[in-house]
Amino acid sequence: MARNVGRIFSGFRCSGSLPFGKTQLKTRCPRLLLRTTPERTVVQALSSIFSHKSRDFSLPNSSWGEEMMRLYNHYSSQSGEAAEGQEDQGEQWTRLPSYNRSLKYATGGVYLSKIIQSKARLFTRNIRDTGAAFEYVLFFRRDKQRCVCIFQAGHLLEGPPGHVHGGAIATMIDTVTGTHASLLSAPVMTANLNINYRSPIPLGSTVLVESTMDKEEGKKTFLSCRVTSTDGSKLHTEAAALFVSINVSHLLRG
Ligand SMILES: CCCCCCCC(=O)SCCNC(=O)CCNC(=O)[C@H](O)C(C)(C)COP(=O)(O)OP(=O)(O)OC[C@H]1O[C@@H](n2cnc3c(N)ncnc32)[C@H](O)[C@@H]1OP(=O)(O)O
Repeated sequence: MARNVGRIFSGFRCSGSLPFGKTQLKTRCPRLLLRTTPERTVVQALSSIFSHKSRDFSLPNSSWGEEMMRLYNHYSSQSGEAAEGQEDQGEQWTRLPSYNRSLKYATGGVYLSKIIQSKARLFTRNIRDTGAAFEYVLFFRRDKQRCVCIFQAGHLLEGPPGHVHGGAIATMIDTVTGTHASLLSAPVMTANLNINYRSPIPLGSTVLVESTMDKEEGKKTFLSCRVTSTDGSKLHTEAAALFVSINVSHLLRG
């Protein structure tokens, strides 16, 4: 039992789809190439762990429309790798890679059936048909404590006719704020998500989902989030989120 729990912890801490922290990666995954910032550590850890088997869903594909590509190029042109050993000042955007599954033991390990364990996939990355559902890429900027997500909503996300389902919008807000909180505070879970829907999002359109850290209080990280048109002129949705830091053992209580 103790050995199994240890393996689960190790896998969880090295996984890509749930939050984790720099210190934990350093101690548990010494083979990873660690750099000077949490987001870079996350990027490298994810790439290192998944690069041989998994597709990075945050890279462009043929379904990405003109606006999605324009914005991707815009933020990519402002991101860059610091030279080896050079201190990253955090003044650039960092693209966050995105994979559709955790490591074997990151899904709940021995407490899940083998079938569920092998079939588990990240909710937002489980549609084979590219462009049909959630197409998105996140960029993080440490000096401004901001996360920006470019989101193109596919036809399978319909709620009201011709427009995006409110649950799909909530999912993206949870994903962006959750990723942001995890970069700041190691393993976290959503405790509260308060959403105001201001104007509908047309299916197929590209929008920006932007998250800002408001404050940290002990185990709690408060963030706010806005979903807008890409030129910022139209507010679609705004939200306030609370994430609470957890011990990984929290997920093993059943
Ligand atoms: C890669 C993509 C990333 C996507 C990220 C997606 C993240 C998710 O969706 S997570 C899934 C949805 N969330 C869940 O299932 C969480 C279920 N809830 C829980 O597990 C627990 O209630 C949890 C972890 C939130 C808090 O439990 P616990 O660690 O025991 O916290 P606890 O000690 O009770 O409270 C800590 C503080 O948070 C506050 N708090 C806890 N829950 C809430 C809440 N819902 N509202 C307001 N405050 C809260 C407490 O009042 C306390 O505050 P203070 O320190 O000032 O007294």
